[in-house]
Amino acid sequence: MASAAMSTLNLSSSPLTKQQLRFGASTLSAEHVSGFSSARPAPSLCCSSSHWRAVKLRPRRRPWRRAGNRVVAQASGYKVAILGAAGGIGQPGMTRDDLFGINAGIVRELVEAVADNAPAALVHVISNPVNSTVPIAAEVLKRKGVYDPRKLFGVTTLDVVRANTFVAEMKGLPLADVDVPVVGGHAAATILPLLSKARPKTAFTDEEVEALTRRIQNAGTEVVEAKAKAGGGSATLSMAYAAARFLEASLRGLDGDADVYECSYVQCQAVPELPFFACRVKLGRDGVEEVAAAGAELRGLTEFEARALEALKPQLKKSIDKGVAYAQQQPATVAMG
Ligand SMILES: NC(=O)c1ccc[n+]([C@@H]2O[C@H](COP(=O)([O-])OP(=O)(O)OC[C@H]3O[C@@H](n4cnc5c(N)ncnc54)[C@H](O)[C@@H]3O)[C@@H](O)[C@H]2O)c1
Ligand SMILES: O=C(O)C[C@H](O)C(=O)O
Repeated sequence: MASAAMSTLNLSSSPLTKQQLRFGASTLSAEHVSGFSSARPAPSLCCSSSHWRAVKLRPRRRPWRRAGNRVVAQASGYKVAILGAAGGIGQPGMTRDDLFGINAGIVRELVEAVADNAPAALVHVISNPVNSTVPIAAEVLKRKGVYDPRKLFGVTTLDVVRANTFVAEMKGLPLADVDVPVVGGHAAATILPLLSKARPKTAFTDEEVEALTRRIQNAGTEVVEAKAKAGGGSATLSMAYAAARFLEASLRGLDGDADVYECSYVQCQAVPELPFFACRVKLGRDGVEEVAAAGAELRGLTEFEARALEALKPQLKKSIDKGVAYAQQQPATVAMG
C-alpha cells in the first residue's frame, strides 16, 4: 500500500522483530485507521506491504533482488511471504476482477519465486482479485511440487477490521471487544459478514443488517472513490494495519501460541462446491490447523445470511475457476534462485 506520508515499518529494508510487530500491532488500533479515509492523519507506525515482502523471524538482509523486470527471492528460510504487488490499482467504476489481467501474471511470477526459494513459507496473498489470485497461487505451487494448502492464505483481514469498526460505531461498543466473522471471498457480494455471530452478541434490526452488510461489501469501493478526488489510490493504511494484524497472528501460530484464530480465504471444505472459501481458521505451527467455520460458523445462519451465502456461490466459483484455468494455461517455468 503506498507508503508516502507515513512512517513506514519497511519489511524489506528494516529487519523486523516479533517484538516490533507486537508493538506495531498494539500501537495501531483499528480506531486510528478505521476511517481509512485520506483525511485522517497517518498513524505513527505502519507496516507497508506495497511490494512483495518476505519476513524471516530474524532477517539480516534484503529478501529480494531485481533481475530485469523480475523480483527474485534471494534467500531461503523465510517464514512468511506477503504478496501485495500490483500492476495498478482500481479506478472508480472498476471491480477487483478488472485487475485480473494485470495481476494474475504478477502473482504467478512472485509465487514461482517463493516456491523456488522459500517453499515452506506461509504465503499471504493481498493482490486482487484475491478470489482468483489465491487459486492461481495454489496451481503454481502444485506445479512446483510444493503446495501445502495449510500454508496459502488470501488476506481478508481488512473485511473483518471494517466489520468490527462499523459495528462498534453503530452500536457504541468498544472496538477492542467487537469480533465479526466475515466469510466467503474478497469482492463485492462474495464478502459475507456474519452479523448474527458477532461478539459480543448484538441485536440488529433487518435494516441495520442490510446497511452494514452493504457497507462492508462496498468499503473498498468507498475508499477508491474517496481517494479518486485526491489523486487516486486504494485502501492503504487500513490494509497495512490488516496485513500487520494477519502477519502477527501467523507468527504467533508459527511460534506455537494457542488459540490464534483469524478469518482468511483458504482451501477448505466449508462449502463443498467451493474449493476456496474465507472462514475462521486456527493458525498453528504449520499454518492452518483447523477450519473452524466448517463446523461452526456456517451453522445456524439467519435467513438473510443463508440467502446471501447461496447467492455468492456462483460468483465465487466463477472467480476460482478463472484463476485455475489461467494458471493451468501457463507454460512451465525454470527455477529462479
Ligand atoms: N486484500 C485486500 O484486502 C486488499 C486491500 C487493499 C489493496 N489490495 C490490493 O493490493 C494490491 C496493491 O495495492 P496498492 O494500493 O499497494 O497498489 P500500489 O500500486 O500502490 O502498489 C503496488 C506495487 O507493486 C509494485 N509492482 C508492480 N509489479 C510488480 C512486480 N512484477 N514485482 C514486484 N512489484 C511489482 C509496484 O511497483 C507498486 O509499488 C492491489 O491489487 C490492491 O487491489 C488488497
Ligand atoms: O477495493 C479494492 O479494490 C481494494 C481492496 O480490495 C479493498 O478492499 O479495499
